[in-house]
Amino acid sequence: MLTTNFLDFDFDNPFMNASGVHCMTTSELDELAVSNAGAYIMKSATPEKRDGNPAPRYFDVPLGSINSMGLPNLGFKYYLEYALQQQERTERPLFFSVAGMSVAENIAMLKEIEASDFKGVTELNLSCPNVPGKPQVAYDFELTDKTLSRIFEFFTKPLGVKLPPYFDMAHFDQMAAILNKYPLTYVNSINSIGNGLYIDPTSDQVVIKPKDGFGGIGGEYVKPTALANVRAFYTRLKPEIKIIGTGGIITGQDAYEHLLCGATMLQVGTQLQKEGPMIFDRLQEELTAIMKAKGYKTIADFRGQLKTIA
Ligand SMILES: O=C1NC(=O)NC(C(=O)O)N1
Repeated sequence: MLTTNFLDFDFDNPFMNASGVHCMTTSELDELAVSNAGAYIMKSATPEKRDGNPAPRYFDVPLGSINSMGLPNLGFKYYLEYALQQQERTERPLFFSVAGMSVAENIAMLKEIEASDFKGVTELNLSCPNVPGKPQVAYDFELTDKTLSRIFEFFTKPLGVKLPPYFDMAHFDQMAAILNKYPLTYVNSINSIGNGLYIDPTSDQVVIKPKDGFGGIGGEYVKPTALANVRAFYTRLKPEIKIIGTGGIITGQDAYEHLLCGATMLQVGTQLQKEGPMIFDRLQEELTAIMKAKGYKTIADFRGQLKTIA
């Protein structure tokens, strides 16, 4: 019912974690490996281990979450080792995520992945909004273009890009024109909406320490923006570039809407953080019920079939 073909591989279901959530350590990753997620992805790696920003740096709020983690991670080698051993142990597809602080760092990590026995998919995170002083790469169209052209001079394994939300039709057009130049496997929209601000109603105080409380927003707040970005890229990108939909997936209905916009795989961040890996069971039950009620047997029956008003 929910099997999804992506990269010539049949995933049991389209659900996976969003990078950054429940995927920093091997024990968290092992929990995802035995959950009912269709696939799973590791925390974005930088060449060396990073402590990230000072805590408090993540906060759940009624309508979502705010975070300014600052790319804390255990370093590229840690994740490469885990990925190499996992692909011998389990069929469950494991995605690598890299987030270099520069083009050179991204090139270096991707060269190591290319040279390694890693057989899975790599996600290039061009959209972390939380490293002080580092603008989100994918808001710089020239830098994004240059980065991708340098990567595809040598990288032959499956590569996707994690994008920030865009809010302007001209930006959708410009970004799609750049992305269509490259043999990308997928585009993942969206990362958190950068640099939001949440105020604790009882203390007149922000709730996270870094950047005076400014952080990436996730959860229910971001679904309309996430759906728009999924739809905008689905309608602009060449069909061989698939879309992973991320942002505001809390129920099966939210998942259904991302699929209706054209998503192939679905990533869950904030709600996974709140609910834990059992969420994948609930989302599959809810999505299956919706499909049954509408008479759909497979996701392909309705993927991308969003109706507009004539
Ligand atoms: O790409 C990212 N998006 C986020 O919202 N937070 C993390 C982080 O801060 O590490 N990275």
